[in-house]
Amino acid sequence: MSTTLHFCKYQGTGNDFVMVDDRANQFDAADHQRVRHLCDRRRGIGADGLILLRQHPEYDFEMVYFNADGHLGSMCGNGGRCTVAFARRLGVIETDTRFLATDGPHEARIEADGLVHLRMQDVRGQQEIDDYGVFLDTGSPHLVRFEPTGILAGLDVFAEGRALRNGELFRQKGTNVNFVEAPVAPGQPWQVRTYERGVEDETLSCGTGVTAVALAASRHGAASPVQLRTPGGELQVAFEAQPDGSFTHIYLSGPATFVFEGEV
Ligand SMILES: N[C@@H](CCC[C@H](N)C(=O)O)C(=O)O
Repeated sequence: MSTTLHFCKYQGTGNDFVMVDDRANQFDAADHQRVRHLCDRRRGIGADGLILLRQHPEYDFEMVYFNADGHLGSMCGNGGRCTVAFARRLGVIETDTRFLATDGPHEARIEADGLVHLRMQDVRGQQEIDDYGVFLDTGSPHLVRFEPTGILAGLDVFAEGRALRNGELFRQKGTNVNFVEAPVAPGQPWQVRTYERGVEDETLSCGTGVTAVALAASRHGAASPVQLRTPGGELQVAFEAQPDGSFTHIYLSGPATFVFEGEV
């Protein structure tokens, strides 16, 4: 029998999360069915994922991320930004923080206007895969596909993303799939739509996804900082490209918004 759960709902450029203050370590992380139910948009609260904020002896907090399918997920960039805002609301941090996530330590800063700058883990490189696109891991696995100008808005991201995510190449571990359109004029943003593993649908944005897109776009003329537009809003990714093909000093910046709090 589950106890009453107090939660906060947050969203980062439309990627939305149930946030739980689990500093008392009470939430059963093995209860996949409960996480799935809480994320269900008809029978539960509704979200792309659920995030536990837990105590950690060496960091300000630990972030534990679950995809909407109820299973532990890999790093969530938008969720990381929302967790920083949640930690600020709880009084766990002031403005600067160093926290632990599933892919290791992250530094972040939250501005007075709520904008969050999240440092991502370094990325070793990227792999061009004929007929598929570019594959890289920014804390979560991402396939990046550069599409011709003008087709992104009409693309069936659900069908095309699902086919690639479950196809022969990625079936075993899955991948997130990002469909990208380059800017049509200088100063315009790169446009991105993402099919997300573990949500198994298009989300309004994906933080590790736009990070992967910005790094892959650096081979198509994109210079740091890269502005990216998703159906859920605009994000910025700054980075340093190293001579060996790796990327360091990667920062994902964007809003993280409190939506409501409640009990269930
Ligand atoms: N929405 C997240 C990505 C969360 C993990 C992803 N669904 C996966 O399973 O790889 C983000 O903002 O990065």
